Order: sequence, then C-alpha cells, then structure tokens
Amino acid sequence: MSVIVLAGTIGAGKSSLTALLANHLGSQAFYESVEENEVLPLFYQDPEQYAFLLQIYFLNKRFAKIKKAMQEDNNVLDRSIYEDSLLFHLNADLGRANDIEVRVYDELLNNMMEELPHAAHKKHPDLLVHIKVSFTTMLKRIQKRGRPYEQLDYDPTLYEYYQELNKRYDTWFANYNHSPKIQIDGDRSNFVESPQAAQEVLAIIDKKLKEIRH
Ligand SMILES: Nc1ncnc2c1ncn2[C@@H]1O[C@H](COP(=O)(O)OP(=O)(O)O)[C@@H](O)[C@H]1O
Ligand SMILES: Nc1nc2c(ncn2[C@H]2C[C@H](O)[C@@H](COP(=O)(O)O)O2)c(=O)[nH]1
Repeated sequence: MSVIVLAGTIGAGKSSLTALLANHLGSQAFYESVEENEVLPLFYQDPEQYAFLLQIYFLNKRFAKIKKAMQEDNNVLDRSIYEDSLLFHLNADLGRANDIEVRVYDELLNNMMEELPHAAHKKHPDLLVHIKVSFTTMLKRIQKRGRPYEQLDYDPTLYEYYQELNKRYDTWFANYNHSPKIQIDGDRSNFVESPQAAQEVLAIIDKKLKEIRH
C-alpha cells in the first residue's frame, strides 16, 4: 500500500494541495488534526505549558492517520510524521520543553517509528511533496487563513517563531531521505486560485509517481 505525503511550514498550502491531489487521484485525504484539536489554542496561549502535550497529541494523531491511510493505495496525508520532531525540537530549543520532556518525547518517537512498518504495512510513503514558501508568503498565508491564535496581532513573538520554523524547514527538506521527494514553489504556483497552476502541480506529481513506480 502506498501513500503520498505533503510537507511544509505553517500556511505553506499542504491542506489545499492534499485536497487537490486526493481528488485528482480518486483517493482519500487525511488532514491534520486542527479544528477538533483542543490543545492547539492552549499551546498558542501558553507554549511553555502546552508544547509537550501538543506534540504528544499530534504524534498520536499522525500515527493513527498513517495506519488508516496505508489501508488503500494513493491516499494523501497532510504533513508527515517526519516533521513532528522538527516542530517539537524548535519549541524545545525555545525553552518550551524541559530536558525530561525532550528525552521522553525522543524515546517515544523512536519506538513509534520502529512500529510503523508493522502498523502500516510499509514504513515510508511513496513520495513526499514539500511546498516551499518564503517567510513573507508564509506570513501572508497565515493571515489569509485567519486562525485567530496564529496571528501576529494575537502574539507578536510568533514572528520569530515562524521565521525560525521556516528556516529549519529548508535544512529539514535537504536532509530528508526516507522516500523519494519533490519540491513545489508555493510562492510562484497559485494552485489554489489558478486551475492552470493546479494542473501543472498535479502533472509534476503524476510524473514523479510514474518514475517511482516503474
Ligand atoms: N499556492 C497558494 N496560492 C495562494 N494561496 C494559497 C496557496 N496555498 C495555500 N493558500 C492559502 O493559504 C492559506 C493556508 O493554506 P493551507 O492549505 O491551509 O496551508 P497549510 O495546510 O500548509 O497550513 C489558505 O487560506 C489557502 O487558501
Ligand atoms: N507545536 C506544534 N504545532 C504544530 C504541529 N503540527 C501542526 N502544528 C500547528 C501549526 C499550526 O498552528 C496548526 C496547523 O498546522 P499547518 O501547518 O497545517 O498550518 O498546527 C506540531 O507537530 N507541533
């Protein structure tokens, strides 16, 4: 069984392209747990208090979604489990998790990653699609989507948080080697409002999937 997974910073366009791609492939989209996530708003209110709990929440939900997504071919996952550690360690580096929490998280993540092949028939996705956006675009997209607790006027310190996150994604993608990968320029391709841009992105993904599977 194979899945395609979307990766990218906050507001990059993962959920939007997940929907487009799943519709194009006639498969199921598995979105990140956000709207029903009771910890997320608490995290943005008090990151020091909730960074660890939020990460355990997301890790657990991601693992469950991978198991479900892997039950059929060509399903599409919104954000990869490989980004979980990036997000948690950014928060830990900002002092929002203590050494014990980091140790507990790292051990749990390692154990769960070892269980992936048994739980999901296959350890890795067929393809990871990274949407790269500039920091300026990231901020614009977060504002456009309009989640109150993500806005800079809610918490101006989110500027540095988002800036560091976007910077770390470049290194993360460069080092990612768990599966074939491609990168989409989210600054230039308006696959949300331009049907032509959407077709172009889907054609790029189709081409890569064909290469991988033949
Ligand atoms: N390529 C794009 N061009 C223009 N707007 C986009 C693009 N990708 C996403 N958006 C918009 O940016 C916001 C965030 O998109 P979303 O898919 O939720 O990103 P993510 O899931 O990566 O956080 C939404 O309002 C969406 O309509
Ligand atoms: N601290 C963490 N926050 C996370 C994680 N995964 C998502 N998120 C946050 C970021 C956004 O506010 C929201 C949705 O993410 P998008 O990238 O889809 O905008 O949830 C995580 O693992 N840790």
